[in-house]
Amino acid sequence: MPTDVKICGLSTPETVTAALAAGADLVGFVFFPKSPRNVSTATAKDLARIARGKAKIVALIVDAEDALIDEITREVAPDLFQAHGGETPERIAEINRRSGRPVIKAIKIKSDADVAQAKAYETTAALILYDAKAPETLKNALPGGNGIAFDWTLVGSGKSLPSFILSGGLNPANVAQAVKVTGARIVDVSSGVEKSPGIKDITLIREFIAAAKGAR
Ligand SMILES: O=C(O)c1ccccc1N[C@@H]1O[C@H](COP(=O)(O)O)[C@@H](O)[C@H]1O
Repeated sequence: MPTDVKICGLSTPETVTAALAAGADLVGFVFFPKSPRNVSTATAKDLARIARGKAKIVALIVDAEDALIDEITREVAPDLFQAHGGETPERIAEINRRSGRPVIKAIKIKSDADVAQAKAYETTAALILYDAKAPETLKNALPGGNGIAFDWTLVGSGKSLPSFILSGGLNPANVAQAVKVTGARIVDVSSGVEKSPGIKDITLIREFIAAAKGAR
C-alpha cells in the first residue's frame, strides 16, 4: 500500500491545487498566529473548498481556546484537528467532543521516554503524529514546523504505536529512507517543501509526494 501524504501549512489556492494534483491525501492549514504559515479562518474556508472531497482537511492548532476551535469547526469544517501544543489527553477528548472531529495529537520526541508519552493519548487521539523536539538552543523555535528531524530508529521496528504519522524535517531527499526505517504509513511535511518559511514550492511538493509514494 503506498504511503499517505499530508502537506501542511498550505496558504494559497495554487499550492493546494498542486498538492491535490500530485496526489496529497491530507492537506493542513495552520491556525497559529506566530507561524509564518498562519491562515485566517476566511482564507482556510476558501482553501478547504478546493480540497473538500479530494483530500482530508486538517486544521492545525496549538493550545487553542474553545472560541477558535468553534470558529474553525463552523467556518472551515475540517475533517480532522491536529493538536500541536501541550494539550493533555483530557483536552484532546474535549476538542473531539466540541468539534465532532477526530483529533491527531502531535508528540515531540528526542528520546524513548518521549515516544512512551503517546500511550497516554491512545484512547482520546485518533492518531499520533511524531515530530522532533526542538533543541533548547534553537532561537525562535515554533512548537512545530521547524524542519528538524529526529532519530527515526526511536519509532522504528515496532517501538511505537502500530499506526502513526511521521513528521519533522522530512523532505524529498530523505522521505523514502524515513519510511523504510520507521514503517510509517502516513508522512507529513511543511518546511521541506518550501523555498522560504511559509512559501511553498510546487516542484518540491510534487517531488516529495512522488518520493513518499514510491517508498514501498
Ligand atoms: O508549520 C508550522 O508553522 C507549525 C506551527 C506550529 C506547530 C506545528 C507546525 N507545523 C507542523 O510541524 C510538523 C513538522 O514540520 P516540518 O516539516 O519539520 O516543518 C508538521 O506536522 C507540521 O505540520
